[in-house]
Amino acid sequence: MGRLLMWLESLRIRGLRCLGDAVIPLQLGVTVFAGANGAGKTSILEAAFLLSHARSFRSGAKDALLERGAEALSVFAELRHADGCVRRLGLGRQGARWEARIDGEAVSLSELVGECAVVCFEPGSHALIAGGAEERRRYLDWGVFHVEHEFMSAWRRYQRALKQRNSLLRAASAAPEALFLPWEAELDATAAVIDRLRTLYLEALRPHIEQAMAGLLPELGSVEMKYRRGWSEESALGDLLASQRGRDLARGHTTMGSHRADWSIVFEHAPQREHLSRGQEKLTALGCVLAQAALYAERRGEWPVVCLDDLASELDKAHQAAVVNQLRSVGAQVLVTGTEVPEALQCGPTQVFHVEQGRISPLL
Ligand SMILES: Nc1ncnc2c1ncn2[C@@H]1O[C@H](COP(=O)(O)OP(=O)(O)OP(=O)(O)O)[C@@H](O)[C@H]1O
Repeated sequence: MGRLLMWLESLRIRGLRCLGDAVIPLQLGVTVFAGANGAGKTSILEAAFLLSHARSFRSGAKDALLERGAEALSVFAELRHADGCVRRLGLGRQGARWEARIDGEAVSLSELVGECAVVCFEPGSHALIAGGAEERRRYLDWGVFHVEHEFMSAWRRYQRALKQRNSLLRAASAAPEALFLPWEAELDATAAVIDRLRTLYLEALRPHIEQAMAGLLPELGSVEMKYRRGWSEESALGDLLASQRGRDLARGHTTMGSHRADWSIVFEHAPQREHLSRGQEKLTALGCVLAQAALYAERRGEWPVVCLDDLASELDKAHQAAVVNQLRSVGAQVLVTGTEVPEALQCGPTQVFHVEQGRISPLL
């Protein structure tokens, strides 16, 4: 029986930011990428993350990912699953087109994303707690997508119907009611599926969130998760869309539905988000990332790859050690970046690479 985790045996990155052509052989356990600011360390994690999200964790245009002057960008990985099976994953961008491959066969981006799981805690992660709802929906939907197979088709149908209704709302001459009805019925039906799957997911996540927060933020007491589905709990979405159409016409977009859902975490001793320090926000976000990984492992039978970007400047030493030791104990593959090897990692087996101006060389 293999280990209950997936891990990247190698990564090859071409044309991503300052990484012209990098080949990185990886091992199980903890790997640190150390080097000066701007050396390209985060870009390595970004490459791994791209395979499992088809987007970067950094905000900004996708164009910025492409190395200046390069025609194309590509990321290849050999991913070993818990059952021993190795898959060759590829994601490339030529012009504005993204292409995905598994074992040499062209696949859709969602098939690629469904094949591997890479979660990441990075300096922008506190936006999961302090930022807008979009970030939280993305987190939620990535998790739901990986454990509930019905989700993707409902989500796609919902997005299509939303787009259609929004263009009717913005049409130069008023569209007749009959044109709205089929899209509103579709939104009603697919939102019910999305809402049910999101609710189930958050229920399953709850014990993992409680455990993660008890480990990281015991001083804040018990934790509760709140979820708002994006429209009133008392009414069906279809009825609301019909009765509020006038308001939506005035605004030029659909103001309620699954695309307006949100969730939050409330601590017993910090009932409002404003009660959290910046560091506590980061730890809460880290707890969410770890809880999501643990739920993935429970459902799919293998731990995701965990990326910790700039670990030493994000967390104090005690928390760095706690997180890394927990991940070592489950055996997960952990990719860490830092200007130096964090002290918390110096007491266990750690593979180290030095990164300098986009070149990556093994140190230990
Ligand atoms: N599209 C691009 N083409 C070429 N170089 C780029 C592009 N986008 C960013 N860069 C450069 O690539 C490097 C990206 O570095 P990255 O963010 O991975 O560094 P890092 O080692 O994590 O740095 P830090 O320690 O400062 O966070 C920077 O030097 C940046 O100027």
